[in-house]
Amino acid sequence: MPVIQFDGVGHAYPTSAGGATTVLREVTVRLTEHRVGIIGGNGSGKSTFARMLNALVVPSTGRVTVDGLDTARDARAIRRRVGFCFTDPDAQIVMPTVQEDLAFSLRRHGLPKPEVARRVEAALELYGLAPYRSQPAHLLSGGQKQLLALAAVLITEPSLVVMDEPTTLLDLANARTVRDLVAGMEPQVVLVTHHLDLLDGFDRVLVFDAGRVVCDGAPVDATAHYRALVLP
Ligand SMILES: Nc1ncnc2c1ncn2[C@@H]1O[C@H](COP(=O)(O)OP(=O)(O)OP(=O)(O)O)[C@@H](O)[C@H]1O
Repeated sequence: MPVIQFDGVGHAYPTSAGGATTVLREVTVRLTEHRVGIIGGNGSGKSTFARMLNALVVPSTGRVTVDGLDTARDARAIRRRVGFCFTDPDAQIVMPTVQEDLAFSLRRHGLPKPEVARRVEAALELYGLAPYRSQPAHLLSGGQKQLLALAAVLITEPSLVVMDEPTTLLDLANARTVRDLVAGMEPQVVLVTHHLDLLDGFDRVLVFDAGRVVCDGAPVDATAHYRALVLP
C-alpha cells in the first residue's frame, strides 16, 4: 500500500475580506491501511484533507507526502498515482460519450491503442455501462454518472483512490454497487462519507471536528465517537 504522511498540516483559505479562515489544524497522521474512512460534521475539513492527497489543495503549513512524493513539489507525479473521485460527477465528465470519456482518462498514460480499447471494454462491462457506451455522458442519470466518474478513475489503475462522498447521488442499489466495488478494489482507498454503513470492513476511520482529527480507530469506535459528537 502507498504510505500517506501528513506532518503538522494546517490550512487556511483566503476570505473575501482579505483575511484567512483556518480549516485544518496540526494534522499529523500516517496512513498505510488498505481502506481508510474520513467522517465528521459539515465544514469540519474532510474535503480539504482529501484534496490534499492529490495536490488539489496544498497545505499552508506542514507537509503532505504520498510514497515520499511531496504534494507541494511533485503534483504531476502524485496525480499519476492518486485518482480523485468528486462528489459531483459533472466536475469530472469531459467527453461527449461514455466510451470516449473512459478513453480520455488514459490519454496521458502512453498506452498502445489496443490496450486503451481493452481497458475501456472491461470498464464498460464491470460498471454496467456497456448499454450506454455511445450515449452522451451528460444524459446519464446521476447514479450512472457517478459510476462513470468512478470507472474513469479506476481505469487508470491508480495506487490510491480518493473518493469524496461518492454515494451522495446514488439510489440504494447503486450505493451498494459502489460499496461492493470499494470492498473489492485493489488500490488503497481514502473515502470521505456521511454514509457510515459504507465503512463496515474498513481498516481505519478518522473523525474530523473543526479541522482536527479527534478520533482515529476502528470503524465501530470512530462512528460511535462521531455520533456522540454530533448527537450529544
Ligand atoms: N475554496 C475554498 N475557499 C474558501 N473556503 C473554503 C473553500 N473550500 C472549503 N472552504 C471552507 O473550509 C471549511 C471546510 O470545508 P471542507 O469542504 O473541507 O469541509 P467538509 O468537512 O468536507 O464539509 P462537508 O461535509 O459539508 O462537505 C468550510 O468552512 C468551508 O466553507
